[in-house]
Amino acid sequence: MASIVRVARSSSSFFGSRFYSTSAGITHASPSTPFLHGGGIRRDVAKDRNVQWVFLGCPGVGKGTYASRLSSLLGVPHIATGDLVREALASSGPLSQQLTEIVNQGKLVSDEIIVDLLSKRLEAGEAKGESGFILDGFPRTMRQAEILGDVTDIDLVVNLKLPEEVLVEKCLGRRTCNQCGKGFNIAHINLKGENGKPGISMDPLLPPPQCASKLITRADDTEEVVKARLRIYNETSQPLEDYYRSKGKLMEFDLPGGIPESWPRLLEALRLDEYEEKQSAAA
Ligand SMILES: Nc1ncnc2c1ncn2[C@@H]1O[C@H](COP(=O)(O)OP(=O)(O)O)[C@@H](O)[C@H]1O
Repeated sequence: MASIVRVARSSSSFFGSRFYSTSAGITHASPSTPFLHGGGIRRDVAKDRNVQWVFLGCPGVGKGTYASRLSSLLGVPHIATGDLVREALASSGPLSQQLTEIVNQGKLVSDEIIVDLLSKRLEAGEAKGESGFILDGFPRTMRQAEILGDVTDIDLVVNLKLPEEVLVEKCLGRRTCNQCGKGFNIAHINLKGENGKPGISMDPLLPPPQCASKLITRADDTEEVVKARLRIYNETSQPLEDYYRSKGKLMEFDLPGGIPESWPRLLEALRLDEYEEKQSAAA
């Protein structure tokens, strides 16, 4: 599989020498590539590389969960800029101090810092032979989308959606095992349908006994900070959605419930259901 960044270096001022543009021409996908069939979405990608997808969606919607599952299925890295920020926070140094205040207020990190963190991550992946990516949490601003568009081709942008009431509860219920790194959610969601909108129920995703005593909560998952993050997300997301919609790359997906209901429907929407069945049978 060709590398993500097989190709001519771009002189983008932010990505500098670490992020490159693809020189591969856009061609029709091979018919054996299941997620490239049908739909109104532009799904033709350069033949010689893996998928380059973006996941958009409010804090708490489950971008990380679904992006991570798809990355395992498709064999591409799941790159969450929130994780890159948390790694930078955990390291000692001036960047960590600078980021702590921003993140703890639910604000966005500057485009320059985030692009620098992402380009370093992509470069490290390239050195390990990674190909393709599913980006989660990037781009968050039009500037980031433009930089990304200048340096590489995005095949598909999946916009996950849930009602706002559910998002706050889901963020407050998020837990991570500090040993194995797996994510769980202790929230019981039961939103009644009204005004023609269907109700949503989600069972908690509880940890196995070995993780139960090692759960940690993200410092920015407090009610006040979650609400600030949602407000900032809502203010910045519309132009991004419009931008990708105008390019024919946006796939809107209303999550019907928790993982058991949503995962098969998402695979169907991505035309990946048969592919997943074959992969599971082969495993
Ligand atoms: N693309 C980005 N641009 C600016 N800041 C970002 C970006 N991605 C992550 N961050 C920072 O990291 C924090 C955590 O991000 P993330 O884990 O994606 O959380 P969530 O989507 O739940 O708000 C954000 O609140 C923001 O401060």
